[in-house]
Amino acid sequence: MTAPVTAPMEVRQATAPEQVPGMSTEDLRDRYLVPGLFAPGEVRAVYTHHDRLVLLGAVPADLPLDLPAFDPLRTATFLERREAGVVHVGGGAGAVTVDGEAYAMTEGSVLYVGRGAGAVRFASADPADPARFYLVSAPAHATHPTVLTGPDGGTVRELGDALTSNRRTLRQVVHEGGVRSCQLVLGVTRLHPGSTWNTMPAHTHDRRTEAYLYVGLPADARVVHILGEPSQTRHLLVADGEAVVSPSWSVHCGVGTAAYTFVWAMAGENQSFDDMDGCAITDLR
Ligand SMILES: O=C[C@H](O)[C@@H](O)CC(=O)C(=O)O
Ligand SMILES: [Zn+2]
Repeated sequence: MTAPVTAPMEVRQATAPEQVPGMSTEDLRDRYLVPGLFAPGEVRAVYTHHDRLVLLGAVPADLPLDLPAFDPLRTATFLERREAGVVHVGGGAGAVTVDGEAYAMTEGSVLYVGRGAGAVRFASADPADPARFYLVSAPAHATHPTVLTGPDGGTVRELGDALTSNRRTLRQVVHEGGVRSCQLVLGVTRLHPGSTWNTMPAHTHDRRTEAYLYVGLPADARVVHILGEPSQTRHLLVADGEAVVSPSWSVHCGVGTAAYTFVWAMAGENQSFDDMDGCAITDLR
């Protein structure tokens, strides 16, 4: 038995960079901030027309939760024409079952699920300590194998320096040199204690949309996330468990009032992680 599926999907149209300078704080938050994905006993989803990414949260509590089909996608199952990366982003242990095969997951585990998988079910080991699952999905045109990566797996890159408050460990999980996919590129970056800046110097990548999900941030802390064209930046104040959509023309970087972890995920024209257009710190406006 599973919990009844009540999963509306919020649809957001794409935006152009010229819109950003005229937006109010509320406009910016409505367009680019994705709050409220994680609610016990619920699946919540947002569809952005920027590279047709879907961001979804599932927090199974007393009963397992099934990945639903959403009406805006007009498919019988969610993954009929899509692929997904599922990241365990906090709470107790859990499992994701794909067509009858259960994958046990703890915080930091990543499950890539290939196109065409049918039944996907999320469950928590202990309903009193529910697992938080974050799913990012992109359209896919071929099937790659479903692969589980453990909390320490992937290609590890040590980045930054404590002297510039940006010492962090980046794990590339779904990428050209690791778990294969059609479009999706996904990993997890953890700030070391005392470091608070993520991607600085910042960059854009006109070939890919990216989404950052901030996790592991204390309840009374925030990340100041910077977006927009490098010459016209704006900011969002982001809380734990909230995501930000970064269109291909937008920088995406931020500084926390405390250390945190973030899941980054991209899709679009290519999968080349190092295909970035760097922005010198001194050129940001
Ligand atoms: O295009 C790649 C992305 O913005 C992230 O991978 C950056 C990141 O995780 C980091 O700086 O720590
Ligand atoms: Zn990026």
